[in-house]
Amino acid sequence: MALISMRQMLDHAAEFGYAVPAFNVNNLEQMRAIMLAADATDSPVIVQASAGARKYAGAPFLRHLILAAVEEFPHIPVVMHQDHGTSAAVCQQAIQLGFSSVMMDGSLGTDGKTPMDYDYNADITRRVVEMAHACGVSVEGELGCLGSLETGAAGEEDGIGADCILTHDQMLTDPEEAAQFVKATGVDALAIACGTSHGAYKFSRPPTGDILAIDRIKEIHARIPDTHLVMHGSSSVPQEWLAIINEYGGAIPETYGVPVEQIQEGIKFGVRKINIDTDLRLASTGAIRRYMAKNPAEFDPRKYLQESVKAMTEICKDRYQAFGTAGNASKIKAISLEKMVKLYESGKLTPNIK
Ligand SMILES: O=C(COP(=O)(O)O)[C@@H](O)[C@H](O)[C@H](O)COP(=O)(O)O
Repeated sequence: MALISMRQMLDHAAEFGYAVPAFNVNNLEQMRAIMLAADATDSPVIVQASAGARKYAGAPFLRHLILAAVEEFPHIPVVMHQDHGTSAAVCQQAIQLGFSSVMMDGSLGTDGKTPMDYDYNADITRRVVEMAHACGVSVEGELGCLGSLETGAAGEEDGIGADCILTHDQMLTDPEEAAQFVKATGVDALAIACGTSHGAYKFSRPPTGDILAIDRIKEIHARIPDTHLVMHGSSSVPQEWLAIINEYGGAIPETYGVPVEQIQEGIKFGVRKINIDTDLRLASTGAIRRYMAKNPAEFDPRKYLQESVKAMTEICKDRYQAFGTAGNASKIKAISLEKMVKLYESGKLTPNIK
């Protein structure tokens, strides 16, 4: 198999009614966990390099980690995706490095913090689509700003996210505007805002319809049925891992994430890519804290890092099963990026707007 475009993978997911979790990768342990779980469940993989990961590990290291995964697991289709590009230049550099998919997040300015207007977003996203599709590379855009419907805050994430209090309107993608945006830009996938936010502190109580607007997804999907919807900030914040972290010296206050059942509801209405990072961070931290507390004389990092790989692998397997991703890797026949260029040129991939 090979590195494939996100458009090809999500078209397959749409045809067969499943979604693909997009896990963030920052280091070897996350990469191995994602691939071991995919191998065990026959799941296609999206791995993404965030702005924070690019700062931490550097894009070339991330690229080679992902290429190593493709080499070791040749039977699993992999999308190498760049998360939250804040300028056309960031996306262009990722394409040059060999990423098969990029996100142009024009909902925020180049600082990754200032909410921008529709015209700016549509214009910069359209330019990135033109450049990326000429290389067969897929593009995810974002319309609306991620933020908590409870507080208007964008979340605790350090990299990308508005640093002001957002209005209710900014935090819920408008279906009409989504249709206009897709028509104007030609994006393959659209990240929408429906009440989720990055990080562990999403909701102060188990979310209900007033703070997690899954219904909004149905309205958007009805207008842009061919455009793959993306849910960012979709970690479920497993309560069992919070308990383990706190049992072994952590101090994480009460907090809730997006329930898996709510994501499954979204999948019925066009959600095809689900961004998950925090859950792997929590599982990894909990496993390492527990191992160190129980083995105070141990000093070989491979021992506790192996525990973190095991914990993250279980989370990945669980999401592959829950989102219907499992069982689909072996059904995908790779289409080269060169062939994707021809498909874009032929107009066959132009989205339908209702
Ligand atoms: O939606 C995301 C993760 O959601 P999550 O916090 O897991 O609910 C990603 O797109 C974020 O961009 C990513 O987690 C941010 O990572 P850093 O820039 O902090 O590495």
